[in-house]
Amino acid sequence: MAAFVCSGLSVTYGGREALSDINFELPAGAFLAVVGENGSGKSTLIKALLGLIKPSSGSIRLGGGLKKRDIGYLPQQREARNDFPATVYEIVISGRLAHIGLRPFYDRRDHREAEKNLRLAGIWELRTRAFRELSGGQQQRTLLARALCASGGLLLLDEPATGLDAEAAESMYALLREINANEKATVIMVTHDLARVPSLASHILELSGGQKYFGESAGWPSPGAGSGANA
Ligand SMILES: Nc1ncnc2c1ncn2[C@@H]1O[C@H](COP(=O)(O)OP(=O)(O)OP(=O)(O)O)[C@@H](O)[C@H]1O
Repeated sequence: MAAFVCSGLSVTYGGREALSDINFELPAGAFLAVVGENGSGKSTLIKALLGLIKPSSGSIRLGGGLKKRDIGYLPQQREARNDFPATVYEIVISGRLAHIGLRPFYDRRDHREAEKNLRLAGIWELRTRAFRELSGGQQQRTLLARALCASGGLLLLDEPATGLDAEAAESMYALLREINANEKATVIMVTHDLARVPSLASHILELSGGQKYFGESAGWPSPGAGSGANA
């Protein structure tokens, strides 16, 4: 079963093409790393998958009865968020907002999901702390737990280890592997960390405006060796 099917996807901004003719079918339960140089279209692809921008041509289909609201999204963090007055718990449970519909309060299931994902992300002990007091790694785990609360089995992560030191980045990757394997979540992660990609991801999509490679990570030519085109 496919989680995402992208067919002939192109996106333009003001007449300039940022993504051209992207085609891939990602199996449910896969861990996809989206790689490519700055400006190659990685964030544009994520926004298109989320439905935040409209393709100029082509289509994106979600499989397995999943809907856009089942996507948990961790946006790229460009700077530390030190002005956020909410607690860790409040931020994590806010991931449930897409699921509560017209109900004006969180119910027992929302609180259960928040607790489960706080524990999964290893931040249960931090739940009453103010988000702005946390380290970068703890803030990322909080935002990941919020994305998990929003997710019905699909996670989109835009550079989740950016700004973290080597140890915090490794522990974030280990957590993502665990979520992919144990929680049966399909993960799509934009990353510049090419050295970690082959051991982390099951599939790789390499972009350069167009599609340089899509396939299993075992078949991906290492960037040092010069990537042979394989669309
Ligand atoms: N809102 C926008 N309006 C106009 N052009 C845009 C917009 N967003 C992105 N672009 C352009 O589209 C191209 C792809 O950008 P995108 O942000 O998707 O690249 P990226 O691979 O995520 O880059 P990075 O690794 O630097 O984050 C770039 O040329 C960029 O300048």
